[in-house]
Formats: sequence, structure tokens, C-alpha cells
Amino acid sequence: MHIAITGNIGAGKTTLAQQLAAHYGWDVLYEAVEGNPYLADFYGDMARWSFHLQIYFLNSRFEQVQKIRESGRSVIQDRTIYEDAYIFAKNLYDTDLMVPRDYDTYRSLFDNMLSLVRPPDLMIYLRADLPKLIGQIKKRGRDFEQAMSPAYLQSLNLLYDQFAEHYQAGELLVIDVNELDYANNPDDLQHVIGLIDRQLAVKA
Ligand SMILES: Nc1ncnc2c1ncn2[C@@H]1O[C@H](COP(=O)(O)OP(=O)(O)OP(=O)(O)O)[C@@H](O)[C@H]1O
Repeated sequence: MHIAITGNIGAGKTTLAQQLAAHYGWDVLYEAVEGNPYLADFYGDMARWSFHLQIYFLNSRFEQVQKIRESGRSVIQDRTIYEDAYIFAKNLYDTDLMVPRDYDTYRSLFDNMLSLVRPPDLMIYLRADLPKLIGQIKKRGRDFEQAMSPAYLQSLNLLYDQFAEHYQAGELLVIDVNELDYANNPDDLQHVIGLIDRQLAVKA
């Protein structure tokens, strides 16, 4: 089984992925933040580094998809390849932070890869409004994320909602996390697990 968690920056994907992995005994595949050679530079100058960063993420996410396919184990994935292309890269292009020829090259590469990508059995979308996202980004305190503009988060959020609305590749569970604190409150974690159990039971 392949479960994926999707959601904006600071939505709480990594924490939930860890908790679900512990609860269900699934393997976890995290996003490559440590050791990412472009991320800090990208936050300093998005136009300069957008193409480099997107190629880096696309490749690392494609590698994960191949690993999931080969492993034969139940895996939970922290963020998907769809988000890179349909949300992050698109947003950079829409806001003139990626030039058209780079975006075209990127999209053509993504479209070629897509034919080899199998969608997750269940996609969990963690939906959060700006105050929640900003609060969690502050709390986490990664230096290079602190100057991120609310407008950047907001345009990503709009694209996330559109993505979820049109997602047809497989099962989708939308969870509004604005009022949830599953990192610290066991009842909130139980609530989320209940929603997932219900969705998996419908699927089975
Ligand atoms: N395709 C992408 N383009 C630009 N930035 C990206 C892309 N994919 C990931 N990122 C950035 O890389 C970092 C990933 O951090 P991390 O794995 O902690 O996830 P996150 O999005 O902050 O999620 P969460 O808080 O929900 O776990 C974030 O700053 C995120 O915005």
C-alpha cells in the first residue's frame, strides 16, 4: 500500500507521516531538506534558483516513486511529485519566477516521467489556512523559511485547493487541520487515524 500526504509548507505532513508510520507500521519516505543543495539559496533568490531547485525535487521525488514500486512494502510518502509540478513549479511560472523556456523544459520532463508514476492508493490532503501555516513555520524556526512572504504561501494554498478539487488519479481524503494539534494532543491524532481507517475500510 502506498499512502501519500500532501499539503502546503508547514501544514504538518512530516509529523503526521511519522505518527502514522508508528501507528500502522508503515515505512516512511521523507522529503530531502537536509542536504538539499538549492533550498536555502532558492529562498534567498527564487528567480535565480527556481529551475535548479525544481529539477532537484523532481528527480528526488521520482527516485522515491521507483523505490516505493520496488519495495513491495506499505509506505507513507511525505509530499508527492504532483505537487512539485502542479503547485510549486506552476506557481513560480505564474509569478514570473521561472522563465517560460525553463518551465516548458521542466514540464516536458515531468510529463515524460508521469507515464511511469503510479498514483498512491490514498492521498491525504492536510488543509490549513495561512495563520496556521505561518505559526508552524515560525515554531519550526528554519532560518531560510522565516522571510517567506504570506503572498507566496497564499498562492500555493490556492493551487493546493485547485489540485485537490480536480485530483482524479486515486482516493483522496481531505483533512482540515486548522483546529487540530496531533503533534501534542493524542485525541486529535486518534481523530485523524479514525478518518483514515474509515477511508481505508471503504476502499477495502
Ligand atoms: N517543489 C518545490 N518547490 C519549492 N519548494 C519546495 C518544493 N518541494 C518542497 N519545497 C520546500 O522544501 C521544504 C520542505 O520542508 P518539509 O519537508 O519540512 O516540508 P513542509 O512543506 O514544510 O511540510 P510540513 O511542515 O507539512 O511537514 C519547504 O520549505 C518546502 O516549501
